[in-house]
Amino acid sequence: MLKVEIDSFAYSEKTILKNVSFSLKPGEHLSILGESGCGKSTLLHLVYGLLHLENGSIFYNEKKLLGPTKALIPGEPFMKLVAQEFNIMPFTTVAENLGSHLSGLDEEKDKKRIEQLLEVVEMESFKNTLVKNLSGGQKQRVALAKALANEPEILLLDEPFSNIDVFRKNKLRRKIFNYLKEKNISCITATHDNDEALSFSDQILMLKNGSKEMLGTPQFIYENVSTEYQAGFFGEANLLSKSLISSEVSSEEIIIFPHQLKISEEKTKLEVTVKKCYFKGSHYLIEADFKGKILFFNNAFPLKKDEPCYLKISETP
Ligand SMILES: Nc1ncnc2c1ncn2[C@@H]1O[C@H](COP(=O)(O)OP(=O)(O)OP(=O)(O)O)[C@@H](O)[C@H]1O
Repeated sequence: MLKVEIDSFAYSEKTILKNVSFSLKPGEHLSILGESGCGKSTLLHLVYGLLHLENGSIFYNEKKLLGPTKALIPGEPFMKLVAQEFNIMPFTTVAENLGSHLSGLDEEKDKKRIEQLLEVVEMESFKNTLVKNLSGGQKQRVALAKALANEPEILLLDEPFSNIDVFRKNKLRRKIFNYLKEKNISCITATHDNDEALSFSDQILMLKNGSKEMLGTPQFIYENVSTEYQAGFFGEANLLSKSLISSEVSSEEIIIFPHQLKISEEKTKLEVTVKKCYFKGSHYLIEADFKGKILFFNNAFPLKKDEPCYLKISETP
């Protein structure tokens, strides 16, 4: 079990991370979700042991990880980090890159392992291609395969699919995260991608300005968003007074997602005017004006600009 407790961390004067703690069981997947610059990569680098943590501690199976000041080679041997600037050798082939991380003692065994790794990242046909001739997304897949070569106990992935097209990304994510579960490899991913965090992780750690904003299962996080920052990770969201959508008299404001609102045949307190319609494939996202404030809701078909309509809650928020 990995146990991370960061009281504070700074590169120089400015504190980058403050009061961030979590633990991770074998085979568990934690996604770190946060806006750009909030400290996601820094957190991964601290866990991996590239940065020294003065205020806090990181334990793995009761052993305290000492960080770069005490280790001869930075980075823990049972962990692998796939950083944003991936470390692959440009003038060797894909297969040679993967082979460089295997034992070299049993040629047949290594060959089989290389085939298996290439299959996991769907790079079989690039086996003999020089890495320098690959696209950004292909290099990212080689870096992933290389990190898996020695079956680490913990894999740290910094924006692992950022260069990979949507078509391949979905399949590849399913394949890699299923592979990690099968092998009981724990995984921490830094991501901006809410879909990835919701679909694949066991826990989500949401950061805001380097501090823990929320921590819990994807279901817990989604059902408990209460601020615009938190909701912002899950698409358009509306911050509405509770009294507008219920009979309750309350000054409390709550987050309502577009799919939680629908058109009402009867008059309601939410009288809006349609401004724009965005086609989303399965539905339309309607942008509307409510007393000078922008509000979003989903509808099965487009609506005319300036059309007035009433909205109600389509499910309990
Ligand atoms: N080596 C460094 N020295 C000083 N400051 C740094 C260093 N690396 C990062 N920072 C600063 O620390 C803060 C957090 O950076 P970090 O890269 O951890 O954010 P991030 O959440 O991973 O961002 P992104 O999503 O854009 O990759 C930023 O303000 C950044 O400028």
